[in-house]
Amino acid sequence: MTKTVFIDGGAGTTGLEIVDRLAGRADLSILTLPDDRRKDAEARREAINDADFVILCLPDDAAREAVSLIANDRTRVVDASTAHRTAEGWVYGFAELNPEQEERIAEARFVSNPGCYPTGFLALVRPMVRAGIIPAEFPVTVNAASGYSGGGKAMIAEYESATHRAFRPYGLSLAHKHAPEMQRHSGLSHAPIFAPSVVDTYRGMVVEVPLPLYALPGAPSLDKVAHVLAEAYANSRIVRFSPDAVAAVNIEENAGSDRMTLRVCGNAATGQARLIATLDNLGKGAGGAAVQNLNIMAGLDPTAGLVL
Ligand SMILES: NC(=O)C1=CN([C@@H]2O[C@H](COP(=O)(O)OP(=O)(O)OC[C@H]3O[C@@H](n4cnc5c(N)ncnc54)[C@H](OP(=O)(O)O)[C@@H]3O)[C@@H](O)[C@H]2O)C=CC1
Ligand SMILES: CC(=O)N[C@@H](CCC(=O)OP(=O)(O)O)C(=O)O
Repeated sequence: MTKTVFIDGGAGTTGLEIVDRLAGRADLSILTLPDDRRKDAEARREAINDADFVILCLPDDAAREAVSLIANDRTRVVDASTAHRTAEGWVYGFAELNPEQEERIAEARFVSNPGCYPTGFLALVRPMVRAGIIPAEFPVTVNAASGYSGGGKAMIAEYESATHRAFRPYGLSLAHKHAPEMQRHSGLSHAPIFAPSVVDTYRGMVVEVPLPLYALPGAPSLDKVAHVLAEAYANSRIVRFSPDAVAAVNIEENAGSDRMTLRVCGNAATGQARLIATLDNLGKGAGGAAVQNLNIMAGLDPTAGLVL
């Protein structure tokens, strides 16, 4: 029987991306609320309890409230918000994180989509920690730039008004909401120093982890680090390791797609590396990941509906 899906927050930035990816799918049927009832708690309660799957594209508090409206033991949830990414009882919805993660997602009732920046960070760092190249105690830094759609409707309105801000570092008090999930799911003992910025482009992001290889146990070579990443994602159609040498990386590289590209750059002579991920904050960073998780939970082709 066709499974039903309700997208709570379907009129928001992330919600609309998911609606687009699910449009025309014959293997799923989408429940929608009329525009004047999309924030009505009773209408949402009914849709949430009617659906086989609910995708939450809401602010954190509204996502917690939506979960509290579930009054059955059947509805399964993908939450795109930050509310449940380190919560008990929730499976972290990053299928490429560990070899067993896709299976855990397939069996889960409650799946939390990763944050957009953590998606890039964890893709680069988790295989390094797993392979023992980065010790859990190592002090890690992550620098990143995001398109302004990462801030949802409010930031889009701000950037599309007269205000023009080319490059804006933020999160300066080092208490960004993504730091806890970066620590938890990387296996590091400390949260990384996370230096995000927002730039004047709509979508896309660059996430970079600078690594002093000479300071790591055994001083691994650039080639060794590249090999670990290439192996980790050898079977993925979504996360791709690129061995090609590049002089620069464009934030738009994967904008408009659900792909993520990983690179290991640097200077072999000085033993310094720059691990770089490019992705779309609204693609693999949000909507694409939500649809991938839904596909996995529903036992469908994980890449169905994705832009690859
Ligand atoms: N933008 C991004 O790149 C990413 C976003 N996310 C997460 O996805 C979630 C949604 O973000 P985003 O799409 O950017 O945000 P938006 O502000 O663009 O959209 C949020 C939507 O939720 C609706 N909404 C708010 N409160 C309620 C409620 N109580 N009941 C029903 N609907 C409600 C809003 O309604 P209205 O239209 O009336 O304002 C809006 O349509 C957030 O948790 C965010 O952290 C995750 C990864 C990346
Ligand atoms: C540019 C910008 O403001 N980005 C947002 C992160 C995007 C987002 O909504 O984060 P989640 O993935 O946790 O939902 C921020 O830094 O808070």
